[in-house]
Amino acid sequence: MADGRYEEPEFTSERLVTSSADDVERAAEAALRPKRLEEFVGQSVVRDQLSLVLQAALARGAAPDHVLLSGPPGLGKTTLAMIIASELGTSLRVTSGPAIQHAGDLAAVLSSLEEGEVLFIDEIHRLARPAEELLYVAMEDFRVDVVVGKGAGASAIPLALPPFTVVGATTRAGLLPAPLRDRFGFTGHLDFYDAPELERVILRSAGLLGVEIHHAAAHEIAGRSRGTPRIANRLLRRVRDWAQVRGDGRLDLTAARAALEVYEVDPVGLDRLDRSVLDALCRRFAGGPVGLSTLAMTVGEEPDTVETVAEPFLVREGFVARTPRGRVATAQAWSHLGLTPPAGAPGSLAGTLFDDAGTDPEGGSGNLQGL
Ligand SMILES: Nc1ncnc2c1ncn2[C@@H]1O[C@H](COP(=O)(O)OP(=O)(O)OP(=O)(O)O)[C@@H](O)[C@H]1O
Repeated sequence: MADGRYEEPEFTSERLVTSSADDVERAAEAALRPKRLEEFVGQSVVRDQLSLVLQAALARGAAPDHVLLSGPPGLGKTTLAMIIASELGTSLRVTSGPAIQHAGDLAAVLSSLEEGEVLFIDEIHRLARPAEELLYVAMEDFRVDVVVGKGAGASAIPLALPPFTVVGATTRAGLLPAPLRDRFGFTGHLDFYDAPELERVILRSAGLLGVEIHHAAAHEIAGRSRGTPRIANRLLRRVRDWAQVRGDGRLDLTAARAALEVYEVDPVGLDRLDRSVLDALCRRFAGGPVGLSTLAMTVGEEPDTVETVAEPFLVREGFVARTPRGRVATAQAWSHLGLTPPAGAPGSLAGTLFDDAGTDPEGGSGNLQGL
């Protein structure tokens, strides 16, 4: 840009509203991470409970119990792990389930820990079984058994570890084996954020990015962020780009709306893929039910993409219901697209009623996967 204000956008994710992040995005996020518990927005129950755990440990002068953090991506698990270490005045060592291929890799990490350090294991549900077993012992007895030699002559030499704290993060707490889950003295579950909380995240981040933002713009971005701070921060950066390049640098409501229109994120946070799934369901299949593979073929995507990328949010927000006979559009989907469902369609008043579990009370039972 002639005035030199425009920086190359750092956007690399394929979808603006995905809740996961790649390495480039994580680097951009680093500057926005809260460093202390009091800066961490929302999640008041977990924050309060964690604050007690940490204060008690500090008062005792001992390492706190191991902490398990569960919840969907982008809600702040890594951020909380970093905060735990900084509140304890110690350092954080970071690894992840997929990065530990062999038990020996974990033994090497554990045996290099210093007293009181925090070991963050992201995606802990993806640890290989032998590493998991080694971790039980290390968490419970602060010991690793180092195996020396091979075959019949192999022997295990116990190595004492200094006290430390494991912070495990998982998007799938249900996949953790009970013996591992039981070794965490505190488990915090992170939930999606409400719009006022996301607004606070956005106002805070704008301050850190050194940009002025109107409350109305923060409110608009919050409403499109799918309950996820990571998405809120990403949308904020895109609105900032728009304001710099096409606007007058101000992040007001006009800039927020115009930017998010360019990026095809609609007022409730649906993007092009989400809307094309709804559109196909309503216009092509009269609201369904329709099988996953037919639906995916219609929108030109793989069934797996529709099932794992678009569907979770559409189901969570009540646009789509999964039934034993396939996917159906709800009344909310029709109204979001500005359409009227034909009489008898699932989303119409006279259409099939669904119980709370989203199952058709008159339909058969069955495995919903792959429908
Ligand atoms: N409560 C919060 N207050 C302010 N910012 C937050 C909060 N939670 C998350 N963020 C911001 O959102 C981004 C993503 O958070 P984080 O990396 O901690 O998520 P995560 O749950 O660990 O995701 P993943 O499972 O993908 O690693 C970070 O930039 C972080 O600063």
